[in-house]
Amino acid sequence: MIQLHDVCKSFMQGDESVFALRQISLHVKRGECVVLKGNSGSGKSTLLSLIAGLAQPNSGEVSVDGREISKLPEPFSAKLRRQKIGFIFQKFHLIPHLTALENVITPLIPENLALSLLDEKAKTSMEQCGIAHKAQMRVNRLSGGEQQRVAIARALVNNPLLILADEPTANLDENLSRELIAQFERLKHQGITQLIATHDPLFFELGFVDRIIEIKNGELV
Ligand SMILES: Nc1ncnc2c1ncn2[C@@H]1O[C@H](COP(=O)(O)OP(=O)(O)OP(=O)(O)O)[C@@H](O)[C@H]1O
Repeated sequence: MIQLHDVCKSFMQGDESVFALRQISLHVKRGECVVLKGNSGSGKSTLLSLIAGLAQPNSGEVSVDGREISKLPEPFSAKLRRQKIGFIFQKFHLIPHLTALENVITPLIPENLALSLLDEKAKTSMEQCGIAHKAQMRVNRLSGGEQQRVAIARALVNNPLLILADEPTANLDENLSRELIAQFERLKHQGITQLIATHDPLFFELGFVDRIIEIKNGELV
């Protein structure tokens, strides 16, 4: 499902070019649940953004479901992302003045579906995430845990084959973190491939996680 070959990514910091990722090669099989652990600044978010096609590597190849997302022009990588990938961000990235339902609908808008179908898909996803009862609330009125559930419902609304999660428990207390982990377990049983970047020790001893890989200073160890 995910294939990276010799991927390097650097950023300009002032006059200096700094490597965030060095020669990363990685294969995640369909249906696998992989935890990517690493300290702050080790390169986790950069790696996820390359897999999602939100950034391009300086060298190397990144493929998702057999397509080289790193070489696709933006409209095509956006389409691949919309159709196959659900991204759960550390800081939710919800649109504050929209309702929970409207936020969940946003990834479906380019699909040109009938309004009733948009509504139905969003409500189904919200029910799965236990947040349907807050559908009409503006998200800036919701608690952190509720916002996270809206963000997950949005990530799942297009039935993605692949979930990428970036520090998904960073803004949750332990109970909500455990609820979220139960959600990842359900997704694993549904055969959805997951790559979860985290330094939260709650993820390091879970029975349904197939593999834990570690990144240090931009290198897999
Ligand atoms: N847009 C950018 N411009 C310059 N440097 C960047 C940029 N994005 C990331 N970096 C650098 O790349 C390195 C890896 O950052 P990244 O955000 O991938 O780490 P991380 O493991 O996700 O950290 P955290 O857990 O704190 O989110 C860091 O040194 C960071 O400063």
